[in-house]
Amino acid sequence: MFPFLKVKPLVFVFVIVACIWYSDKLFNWTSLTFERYCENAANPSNKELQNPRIFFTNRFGRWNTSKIWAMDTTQKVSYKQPSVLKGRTDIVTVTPWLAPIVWEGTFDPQVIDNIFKNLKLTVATTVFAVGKYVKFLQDFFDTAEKHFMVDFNVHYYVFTDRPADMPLTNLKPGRRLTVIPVPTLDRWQEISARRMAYIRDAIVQNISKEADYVFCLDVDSKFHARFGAEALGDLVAVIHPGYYEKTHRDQFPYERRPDSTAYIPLGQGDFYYGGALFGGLVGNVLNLSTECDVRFQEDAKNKIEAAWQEESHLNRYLFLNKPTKVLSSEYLWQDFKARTKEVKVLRFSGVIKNYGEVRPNL
Ligand SMILES: CC(=O)N[C@H]1[C@@H](OP(=O)(O)OP(=O)(O)OC[C@H]2O[C@@H](n3ccc(=O)[nH]c3=O)[C@H](O)[C@@H]2O)O[C@H](CO)[C@H](O)[C@@H]1O
Ligand SMILES: [Mn+2]
Repeated sequence: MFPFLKVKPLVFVFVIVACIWYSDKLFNWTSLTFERYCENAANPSNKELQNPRIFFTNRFGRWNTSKIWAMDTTQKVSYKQPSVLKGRTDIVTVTPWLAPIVWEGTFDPQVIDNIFKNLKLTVATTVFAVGKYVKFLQDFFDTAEKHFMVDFNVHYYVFTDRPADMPLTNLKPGRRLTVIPVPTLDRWQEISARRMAYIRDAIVQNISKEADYVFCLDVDSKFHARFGAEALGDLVAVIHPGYYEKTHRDQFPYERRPDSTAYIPLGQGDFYYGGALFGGLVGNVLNLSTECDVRFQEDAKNKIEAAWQEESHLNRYLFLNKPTKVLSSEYLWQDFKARTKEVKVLRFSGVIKNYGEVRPNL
């Protein structure tokens, strides 16, 4: 009698767990929302485009934000006391919708690392090297291994038409690289813009199954200093270094023709975001890349190409779907541009390139 009572609850729990596990195997219910979206991705309705969905995969932990801010109490960490009165005053550190703008001096790397490093997050990183752009891979990887998401699991996805010309890269433990073959195209504009479709497909096929966050980066670039977990956020965009000093939004190179689906009218817009870097939770980047590609295709049908290709579509998307974290121009500089006094640390920068030499067309 006594031992039977003790065993019964255990059997009960076991049966429940087995039922959940088996029903998931049968019906795949933990990824149902995600699957349903993918079916419609090729032809989403307007309603679907205007109401972005939250995705679930079968890794529930991703959405548990309370976990994100937990300190790792197994490690002693002493750091400067935070203040609500004293901080940098030469720059703006928050958007009007209360997203942080990340500058040197607005975060403490020690605190950030203590919070994020025990979460065992995986950050997928996409980079395209089509045609002669393969030559940028060596410096990109050498510097990324020194500065980009150090001590995190990083899975690089390299999209290239020249896998044989890829440099041999020594990756640190916890870091992996997958090559995805893509066709050669004869217009740089198209290579740049089609990235959105390849990013979408890679998220559906691979990234969603293994990563928490994804960053999409330009290859003609180098890392120069820490680019770490302070850059992680639900939806992350970067201020284009060419336009943050111009304060009037009417001077931003948004797409201004109403015929394009990337259109932003004069008098509207927040910032001008760079196409060379965006990221966030995998589901959010899936939404972003899907919508930007749908709009790029719609424009193509109407024989119109937005002023700055996918960068224009990205800017429209981010005007309507506000980023939850904005990276300052420290996170996207251009080597030809003289340093400004606000940028105390240069973290990621586009190299000077000979356009005639590397691009298939001018
Ligand atoms: C600093 C910045 O925000 N740069 C953006 C800007 O010009 P960029 O001059 O930075 O564009 P780009 O020539 O670097 O092209 C963008 C990316 O496409 C890939 N690529 C391009 C051409 C090619 O032949 N092979 C190849 O692999 C490569 O990964 C490259 O980094 O505008 C582009 C769209 O018009 C993109 O939005 C870029 O991200
Ligand atoms: Mn570039």
